[in-house]
Amino acid sequence: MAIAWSETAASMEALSLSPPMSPPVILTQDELKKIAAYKAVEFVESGMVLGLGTGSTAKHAVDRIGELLRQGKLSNIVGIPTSKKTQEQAVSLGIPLSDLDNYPTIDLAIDGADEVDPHLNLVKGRGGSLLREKMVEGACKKFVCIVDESKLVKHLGGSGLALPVEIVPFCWKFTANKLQKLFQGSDCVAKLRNDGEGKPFVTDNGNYIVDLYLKKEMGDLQVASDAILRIAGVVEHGMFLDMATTVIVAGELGITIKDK
Ligand SMILES: O=C[C@H](O)[C@H](O)[C@H](O)COP(=O)(O)O
Repeated sequence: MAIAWSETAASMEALSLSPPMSPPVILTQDELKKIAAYKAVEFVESGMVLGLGTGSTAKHAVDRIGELLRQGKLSNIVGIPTSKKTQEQAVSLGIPLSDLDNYPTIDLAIDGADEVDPHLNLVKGRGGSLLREKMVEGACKKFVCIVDESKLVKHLGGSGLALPVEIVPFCWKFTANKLQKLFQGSDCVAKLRNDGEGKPFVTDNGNYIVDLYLKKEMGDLQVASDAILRIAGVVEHGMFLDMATTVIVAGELGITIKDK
């Protein structure tokens, strides 16, 4: 379902962004992320158990939920964070938190993605949060993915960007080599911390992330997924297949809502 620019303009107004006087204004990527996030939060109802996503797009959704709680427009929300970073953000906003042990079924999760294909399959995890995200979003009745239009791809892994894979630190190079051999010609590079010291990035779960750069399309995604997970040492990968129930895309021409 595409929402005309006029409705997007209304969304922009709600975000105190000046609506276009004539042709659409050029929005920054972050403004588009915010529009998609705010649209997704319209699905949130009082009393819900919410999966709180991670990343710059999901951050806007969590901020919005906190704002609506403060305004009294939402109540009795329980948040299940998908990362320590989101947990800290939610605590600062006063969003009550719990976990999957206490809430094994979640009403709604809102989270971003790195890639979205036409079948609503996703690549996630370029920020290192894929494992907890996949656990939380796999426990949801509804998973609304929020992206700006730059995330849309024809084929997962086809953007030349990485497919993140979470692996155990023990003999990680051995595991990385196994992954590389799985996909002919691919490169497998350890994700490093962004402090410039060249040390491996460590996930919230104490594992490493290797970025798998594919030289060609993966073909059958489920076959590729199963093959990756069969490698001992692999914990999880960033393909979220058949998990998103709705994808909200914010673009220069407006908002598009794609349902499964
Ligand atoms: O590990 C990170 C998560 O999967 C993010 O949801 C994903 O990378 C998208 O992040 P952003 O909204 O910042 O583009």
